[in-house]
Amino acid sequence: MIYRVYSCLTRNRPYVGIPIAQIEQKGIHFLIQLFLPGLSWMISPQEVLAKGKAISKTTDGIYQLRASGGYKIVLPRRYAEEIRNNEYMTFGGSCKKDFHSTQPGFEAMLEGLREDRLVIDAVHKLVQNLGVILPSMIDEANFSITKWFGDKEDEWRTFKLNDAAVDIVARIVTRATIGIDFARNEEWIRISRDHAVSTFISSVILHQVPALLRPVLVWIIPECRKLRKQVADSKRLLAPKVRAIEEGLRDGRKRPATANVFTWLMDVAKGRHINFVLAQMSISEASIHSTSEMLTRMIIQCCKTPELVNDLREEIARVLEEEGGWSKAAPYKMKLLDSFMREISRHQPMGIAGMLRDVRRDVKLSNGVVLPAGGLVMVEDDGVVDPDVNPHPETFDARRYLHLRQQPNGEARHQFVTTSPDNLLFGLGNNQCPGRQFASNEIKIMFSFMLLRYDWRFPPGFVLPSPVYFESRVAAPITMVQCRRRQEAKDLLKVKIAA
Ligand code: HEM
Repeated sequence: MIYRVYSCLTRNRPYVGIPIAQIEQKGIHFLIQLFLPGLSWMISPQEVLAKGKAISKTTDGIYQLRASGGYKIVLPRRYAEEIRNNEYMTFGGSCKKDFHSTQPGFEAMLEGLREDRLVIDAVHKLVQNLGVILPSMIDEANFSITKWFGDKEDEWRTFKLNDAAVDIVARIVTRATIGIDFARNEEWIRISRDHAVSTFISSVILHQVPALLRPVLVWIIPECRKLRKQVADSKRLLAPKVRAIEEGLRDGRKRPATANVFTWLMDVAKGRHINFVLAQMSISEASIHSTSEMLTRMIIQCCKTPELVNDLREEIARVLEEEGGWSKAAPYKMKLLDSFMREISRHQPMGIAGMLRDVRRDVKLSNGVVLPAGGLVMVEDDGVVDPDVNPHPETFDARRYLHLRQQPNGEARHQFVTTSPDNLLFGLGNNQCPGRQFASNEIKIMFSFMLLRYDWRFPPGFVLPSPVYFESRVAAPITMVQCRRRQEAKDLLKVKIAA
């Protein structure tokens, strides 16, 4: 009864005719679940999925579960291809619902989800400019990695890995998209790091309160207030830059020749309205934590399996030597590193399900099941553990994709940035991640610096905590590592950047 009332108030009702995967929680979790009905999906998603598979025999493997933002229909992976380009199913629509994007404070999220896809076009432009921005990305990696990990040899230093990774990524993204002044502006970097986290926390909190009260409570809840302050502070910080651009546009002055987010937005806008601040914030929001999470896992893996480190170092050093430094082709030629990255995304997937989609009008699947208009859908990301797709899926094999790339037709199919129903790290189809090539290059640059310049290990006696599940899976934020500056035979990272 209480639950029915709650469902009505929060407007979170299950879909008719689709079985619901529910887990009985006990003890303290039982009590928490009364206030947080999506708890099981947050903390034990694999159990929920196993339950879903078990109860969906009569619905061709389709079921629903209660996520923090409401009920979601889960499709088996075989439907990924069928829905990938369906024009009535959008990623943006699902984010709008998940993240309350119409409430004050969520403007950056809303900007990235605009129907006219301006920000996505700007991200494509960023990727086309990868060769141009490479030198500044490398310079920023050098600066921020030295800042965090130091330059003194023979001394082990201890860090919370996630803090360092998020900060380094935020600086490189800012350097690539705005410039050195903002990459070194501590206030801007702090906001860039924090905004995505505040957005996530605020949306989870708001989902737990009745829909009618949200427009009022959004002004009171401390995390939501933080969110609005971050937007206001970003506007204040970027105002002089934006004013100069807008005045220039009004006076018909020649557009600045610099490659940055402002010029990319102007290049792709073609009459669409540009909000420079929100567009930049939404790019930071999409890119920082996903990329830093990959970097974090890669360093953890190096601490877990140090025998891999020399081979990775050798490949990076060889490629940089052959290329005479960081050329545009260098990241592509680091194929063992690429395989290592893809294997990490397979062995420790971030999402348990991917391809989140909002259904705009009824969609009938090939099996006759109708996905109802207004519904939220996602696809199981279990190809990564399917032994028919990945033999011995429990084994971490850094060379798995290196070998597969060498098979006939394997080159394009097994790269880190390749999208496929068998690994939904970057989604699939119309809404697959447009920034993945940028992320891949950025990760390779950061990791090369970190591996060639430093040795890595867990602090003596440290026990690696299990990953944390919170709708997706992240390395435990309390993970500590130690690093020590190495003596390189030759500082390949400092050699002249080849064009
Ligand atoms: C390792 C890092 C990253 C991961 C794991 C990641 C993952 C994803 C995923 C899963 C999606 C949804 C795809 C779908 O449902 O089909 C997505 C969308 C998106 N990503 Fe990424 N991403 C990463 C880095 C980036 C970067 C660096 C940028 C920008 C520079 C970016 C910009 C976007 C945008 C704008 C979308 C929305 C696409 C749309 O609505 O059509 N991402 N990303």
